[in-house]
Amino acid sequence: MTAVLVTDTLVAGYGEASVLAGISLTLDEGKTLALLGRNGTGKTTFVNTLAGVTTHHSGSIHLLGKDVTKLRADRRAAAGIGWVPQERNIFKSLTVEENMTAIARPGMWNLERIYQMFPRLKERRKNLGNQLSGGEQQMLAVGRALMVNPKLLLLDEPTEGLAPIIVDELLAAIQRITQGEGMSAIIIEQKAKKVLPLSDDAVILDRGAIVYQGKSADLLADESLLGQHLAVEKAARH
Ligand SMILES: Nc1ncnc2c1ncn2[C@@H]1O[C@H](COP(=O)(O)OP(=O)(O)OP(=O)(O)O)[C@@H](O)[C@H]1O
Repeated sequence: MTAVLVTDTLVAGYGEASVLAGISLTLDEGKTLALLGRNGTGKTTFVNTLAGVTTHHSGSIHLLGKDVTKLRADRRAAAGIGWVPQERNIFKSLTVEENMTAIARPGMWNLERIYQMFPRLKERRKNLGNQLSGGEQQMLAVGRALMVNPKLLLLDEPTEGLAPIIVDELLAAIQRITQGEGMSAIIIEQKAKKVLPLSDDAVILDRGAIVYQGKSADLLADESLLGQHLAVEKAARH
């Protein structure tokens, strides 16, 4: 199998401070990785390092065999890294459609396919970015990243702050994009039990280092491991 992403002993952070303490992982093409861990363990820093917006200290990043470690963020996007940051960064004064066409690159993902995936975006295509609900903004952020036709999609807590029904709608769409269409992806998510069923591999970070690496299905079945490393959401009691 071809690896879409290989990081080797990656150390990075902000200025002189290192947050990542040597991350080595491989993601095969077409697979989805759930990136888990408690608050402040370095998940966002890892994804931001892949996107090229932190300070690189040592180690390497290869995307489909190409060394992208030293590339600037815009060059990484062009090389195939599609990034949906935690802040979403929607252009507020552009319409939904303009947000997506502004940065489009040719490939299988175009407006028509994204509207199929997110019918809500089609309904809202003439609305401005600042007229959207949180869930619609997140769908737009995912749609916009897909318009670049990336090789690897990075999703930083896509469901954060969304109503439960919207969380399910968004995760179902993400599953159609990844497992359905074969997009390789890394998803940061607080709700382990929501993301593990729709991912292949799982990594848990603690203090900038990998403390678990394995199959999502195995982690999902291991309550004690989940409890040890993650704030596991309890079943609702009535
Ligand atoms: N811009 C920054 N400058 C300096 N340190 C930062 C910056 N952003 C994050 N950090 C530090 O890096 C460490 C890891 O933070 P990071 O946001 O990567 O964790 P996380 O696992 O994504 O947590 P969360 O779930 O809260 O987003 C924390 O100690 C944090 O204080």
